[in-house]
Amino acid sequence: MLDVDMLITKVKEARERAYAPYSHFRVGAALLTQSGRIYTGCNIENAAYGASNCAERTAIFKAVSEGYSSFSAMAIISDAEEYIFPCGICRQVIWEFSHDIDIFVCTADGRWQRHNIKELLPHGFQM
Ligand SMILES: O=c1ccn([C@H]2C[C@H](O)[C@@H](CO)O2)c(=O)[nH]1
Repeated sequence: MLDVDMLITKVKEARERAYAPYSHFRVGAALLTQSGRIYTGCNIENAAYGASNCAERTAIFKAVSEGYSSFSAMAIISDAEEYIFPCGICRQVIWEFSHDIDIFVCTADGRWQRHNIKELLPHGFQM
């Protein structure tokens, strides 16, 4: 079910759609649902900086709003040569929907590493 190459193709496409006129830091995310669909997301910035949204949350909110809330993997990429890891808020949002999702962090030149949300967010908050 998990096709890492496909996820990485999709995450690169998503990065192209980033709206980042303020930071000029483009981010893409590609989210694999347990049913095999891929939802993509990009960062969407705003002149009121706090209204900006990260790529990861864009992908998750798209999927959940379409009725898909069980996930098995997410890929994240930017234009940087370093691996990009999700911010703290995105980790908590990921955790809300999956306590066992693999996160493929990518570099702009195509390297990737697999991590798990359990490792990136130990003791995530839940009520
Ligand atoms: O994991 C991350 C980290 C940052 N950003 C975005 C937010 C902002 O638009 C830009 C610079 O922080 O990158 C993401 O989309 N995902």
